[in-house]
Amino acid sequence: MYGRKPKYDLDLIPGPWTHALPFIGNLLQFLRPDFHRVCLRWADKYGGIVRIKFLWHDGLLVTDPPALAAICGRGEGAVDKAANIYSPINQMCTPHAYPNLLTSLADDRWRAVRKAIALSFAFGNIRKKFPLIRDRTGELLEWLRGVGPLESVDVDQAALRVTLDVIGLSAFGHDYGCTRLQQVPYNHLLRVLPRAFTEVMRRIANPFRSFAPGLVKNGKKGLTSFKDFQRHMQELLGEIKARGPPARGDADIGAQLYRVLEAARVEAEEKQQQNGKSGRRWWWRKPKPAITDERILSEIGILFVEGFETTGHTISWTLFNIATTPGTQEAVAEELSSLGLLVRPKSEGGRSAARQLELDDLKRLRYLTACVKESMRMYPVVSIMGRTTDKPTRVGPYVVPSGTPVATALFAIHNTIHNWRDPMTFKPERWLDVPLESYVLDMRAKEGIPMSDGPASPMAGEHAVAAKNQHQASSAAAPAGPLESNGNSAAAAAANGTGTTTRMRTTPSGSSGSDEYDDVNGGGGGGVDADGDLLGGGGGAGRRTGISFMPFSEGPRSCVGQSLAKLEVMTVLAMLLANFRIELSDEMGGREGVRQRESTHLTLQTRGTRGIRMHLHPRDQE
Ligand code: HEM
Repeated sequence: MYGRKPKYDLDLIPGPWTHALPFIGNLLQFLRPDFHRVCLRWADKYGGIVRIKFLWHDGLLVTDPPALAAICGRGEGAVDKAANIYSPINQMCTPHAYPNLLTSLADDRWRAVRKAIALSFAFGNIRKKFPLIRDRTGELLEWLRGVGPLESVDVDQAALRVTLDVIGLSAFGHDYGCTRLQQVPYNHLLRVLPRAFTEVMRRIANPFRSFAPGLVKNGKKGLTSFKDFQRHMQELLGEIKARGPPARGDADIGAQLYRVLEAARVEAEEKQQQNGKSGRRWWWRKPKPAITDERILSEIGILFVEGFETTGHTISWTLFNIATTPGTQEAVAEELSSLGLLVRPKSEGGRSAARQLELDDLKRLRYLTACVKESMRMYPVVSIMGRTTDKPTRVGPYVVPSGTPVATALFAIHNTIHNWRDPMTFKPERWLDVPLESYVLDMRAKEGIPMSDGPASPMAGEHAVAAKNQHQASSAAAPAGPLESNGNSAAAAAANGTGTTTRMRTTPSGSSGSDEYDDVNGGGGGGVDADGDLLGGGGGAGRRTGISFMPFSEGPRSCVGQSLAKLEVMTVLAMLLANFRIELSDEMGGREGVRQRESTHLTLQTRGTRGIRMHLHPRDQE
């Protein structure tokens, strides 16, 4: 055992590590474009906590609801971000790879920026963006009408045009004019972003790529895409600074980032003055502000990375599901019609027979919301998230060493047979009695899935006992970590039947009053006053007992921009489906054809340049 890193309970965890290849481990499976489906197969086969090998490193893949609640929460089992895995995103955003909201550990800088940005995404501020979203969607619809039903349109690209315009204008007051462009120039951000994302993915798969881009295939091209992206972000930073101090009521992202930058500058100046007064040596050396221009550049970058593709692909996956599930489009149309929003055939008044969509309509679109949630369950665009333990940590019944990467695989969490009944079928009905604002849930009881406190592994019982024996045998060799020192061994907890999490059933606030499942009402908004009534967000979540659905993640690191995302997704879908009947183009090869081209490419999308092509039939011409 001399020199061997203590493995705690790692050897007891089932998973593909048992047949991993020497040196590369399970790497080949990681490199597949449909890696999200590989994770799902592992979750179905091995259960809620799976051990994998990435090169020679051990890692976990977690889909077990109670374990996820602990990992994403604030308590003892919480696990922070895997900063090194996310580092190619930093390289994309700034020349010196400064971290940002998404990629940084939860340190003081992250807290300062998160707090400032959360205010921008408070629903009170975001609701002001509704007219902008409606206008840009209106422009897109005009463009689509011009294309006509005979030609197929990539609805994914179409949606991305709206989302880029919306983040540019709503956050930074910059108009990228995407919904008006006929031809998109090569260096337009709409084309630069996907190129830069490709390079990020290549660097995540091959970390050596960043050290010598000139020596690897397409390395220089990738580097150029990063530089192009940074140029765009520099331009925005220049504009924010040129505008100077923002007006009092301005809580938009640009304004908030300006305030963060200023606060850090003032703090540094004060520190310098104090140094001078206290006669400290080197007092004339200016202390560096904790947050600099480059950090802000990285923050601007991440808001585009997160705000652009995620929302666009969510729109197109929902359209795909609606178009390919018999009866769904008709049900959406009926709902829109009941609110007077559906465009009629010319003989019945055409477009003028439908009224304009208003913000308040969105909370009345229950069936469409159910379609969005079911789509986000089947196709969570952020399909996997990475964290790393910074101390020996209990994950389910197992204690794993410090430095263990823990992947919370959203696609697998949302589709595994251990968490869902009939997961491969698109069923909006699952969501009809779920409160509109709930985007974090433990749906197992509602789905009729047995609720266990341990991992949903077929071998869980066996492992709990084995874990206890092994743990007792190995604890002498292992250094005393915080978990051992207080005798709080996970293996012991599992063995004495207490499991991993104390289940505390809660009745969903604002729900139909059912106590059948735990409503762990939406993360987002960073604890600020997001309007739970309409599109969700809301903060202040209590202690979670289990999570089987969380497309925006959960806890302190949940999506800060979810209020904007929900508003955009619902507005674009409602307007598009009110104006067009959609039909998946034959060239896509049906559901199976699209499924074959699924790709986890930073976000879950389709491989190649075809996207998701559809024929859009204007309802007034039917
Ligand atoms: C449907 C659209 C969206 C989905 C599904 C989504 C999902 C997520 C998820 C799952 C995370 C956690 C990622 C991780 O831990 O690796 C996240 C984080 C984040 N999202 Fe979103 N997102 C969406 C839209 C947006 C928008 C519109 C913005 C802003 C413009 C945004 C900004 C962010 C940021 C800044 C973070 C990092 C938060 C932190 O760690 O403090 N997202 N998002």
